[in-house]
Amino acid sequence: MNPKKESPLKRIWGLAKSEHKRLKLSILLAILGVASGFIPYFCAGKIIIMLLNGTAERNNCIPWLVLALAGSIGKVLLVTYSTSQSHIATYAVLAEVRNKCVHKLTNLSMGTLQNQSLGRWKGILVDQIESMETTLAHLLPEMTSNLLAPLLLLAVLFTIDWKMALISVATLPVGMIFMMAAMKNYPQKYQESVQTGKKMNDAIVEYVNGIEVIKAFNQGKEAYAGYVEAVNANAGFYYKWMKSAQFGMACYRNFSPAVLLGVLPAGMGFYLNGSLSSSQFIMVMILSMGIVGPIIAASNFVDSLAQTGTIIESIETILDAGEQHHPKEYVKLSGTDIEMEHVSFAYEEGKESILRDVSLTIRQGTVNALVGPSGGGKSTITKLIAGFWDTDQGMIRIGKKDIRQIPLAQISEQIAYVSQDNFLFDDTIRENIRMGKENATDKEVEEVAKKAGCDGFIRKLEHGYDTTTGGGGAHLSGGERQRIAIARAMLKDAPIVILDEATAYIDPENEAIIQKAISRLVQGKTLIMIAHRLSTVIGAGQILLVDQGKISGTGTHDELLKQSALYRNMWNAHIGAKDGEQV
Ligand SMILES: Nc1ncnc2c1ncn2[C@@H]1O[C@H](COP(=O)(O)OP(=O)(O)OP(=O)(O)O)[C@@H](O)[C@H]1O
Repeated sequence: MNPKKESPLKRIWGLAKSEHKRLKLSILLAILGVASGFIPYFCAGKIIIMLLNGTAERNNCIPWLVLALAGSIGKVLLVTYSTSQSHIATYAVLAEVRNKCVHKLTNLSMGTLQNQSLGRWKGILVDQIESMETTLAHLLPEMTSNLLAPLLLLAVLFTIDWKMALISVATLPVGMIFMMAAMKNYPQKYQESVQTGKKMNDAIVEYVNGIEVIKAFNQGKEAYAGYVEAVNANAGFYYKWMKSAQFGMACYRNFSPAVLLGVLPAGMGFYLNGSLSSSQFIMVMILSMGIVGPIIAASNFVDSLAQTGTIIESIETILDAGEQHHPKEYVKLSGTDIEMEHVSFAYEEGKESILRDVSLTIRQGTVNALVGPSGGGKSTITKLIAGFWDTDQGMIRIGKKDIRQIPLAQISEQIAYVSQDNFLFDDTIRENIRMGKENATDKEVEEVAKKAGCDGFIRKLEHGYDTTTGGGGAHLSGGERQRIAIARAMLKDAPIVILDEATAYIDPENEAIIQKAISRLVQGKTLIMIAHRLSTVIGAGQILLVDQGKISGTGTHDELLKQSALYRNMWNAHIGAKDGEQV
């Protein structure tokens, strides 16, 4: 929400700071354009008066005709130039706002990012920002000019006859009353429309994301029903809203431009009692017809102005969202020991803690394994160490420094994180690996791929290293994606390596290759690995048993077998010695 409660126009103006000069020029040109559009009306009035006076001769009329033509051409040129300037400014501003939002996203905690659906992020960053185009490019110059220029015309009317000037705009307030009735509850209604639109967005994103599961379980109709429901709800909402506003809007559109309703009888009356000359009457009639058009055009923007208010509010929820408070200046770390002291953590404020009073120490250069029942909090521990979230209570230190004092970029440089979800960007394999080290040469990329055991399969692909991976790496097998993720982590060459279930979904043949890749990746590093299959962690220097958000045991495999009943059960279940019982 926007705590400052500034008007939408002021807020748009604030966002467009870098293009103020160009936008001001565009507004000025637009005002001149609309004013220029009044000239033909004025000339027509003059010619009609001459016709009635009997003074209309070729020489008298030609200057007015030329002036009328110049006014019309001037309007076209000025408005065209104004529009081109406003569009140049608008696209620069939209790019800036998008860049600001995307930059901001990288500084938000994972909590803020994950607490919103993918549909909502897409809705704001793509659709809503795009829809600001109308407001910035058209509303600012056109609305301003369409409001200001009629004031000029009104001033001219006042110089002719002040009573007639007032009467010429008398139908406007009547029309406005109808419009206000139609627009009653507009902000609330628009908010509701955003909500139903968002639900529709979410439904389609979820449907597309889950398409594999939907097909596998033959859930097409059921899953599709959710989307259809959201689409119908959206259409139904608009239908009801438009139906309730239609009468008021129709009255407004018909009443407001009917200036002659007042001007004709009043003008006739004043003419008959001698207080208005025939030439004044003619001029007032003609000029008054020019006033209302621009005002109606300006009022058509009220709708998009209100919409923009809501859009800006959404954008501000991103730009004003709380960032993780880490300094920007790099600090000196002594080694890469990791210490957690009495750490408690909940993913959402006020919700039950996932970690409760966790303390642990991981020494530099050692191999450490986190094991324990599913949902116990192993991944949560590694995510806190990687700085994806900030702790609620307690402290985490890396290299003897509280991680809240370490810049996020520096934490990221210290840690290579290979997660369960080895996300690959829709780019070439080469670039996906190069993400580990921005300035790595092609040779370095290929060498690291060899070490990670992926050079062989990459070269067999049609375009080798230049093969694109498809959104999310969909064109590669799970094992291939994993090896590329390991190559990426190897290239990063960070002193701490976190492997979150890195060998989880791999077949035995691939597992041997991946284990080899991993052992190269972790050579000389501080390693924290999460594994369900205890056989992969037997050799670890320290095994931490995580259960229900606590560390329930620490030691080597042999020590834990002696100390911990839970670990013994897990081990027995693993080797299948205890009736195949799962823990
Ligand atoms: N982003 C999140 N928001 C809310 N709750 C979460 C989030 N991520 C995990 N959790 C919850 O935190 C708890 C611990 O999850 P975590 O992934 O740390 O466990 P784990 O021991 O790694 O489990 P597994 O072995 O199954 O991967 C679970 O109850 C999980 O549902």
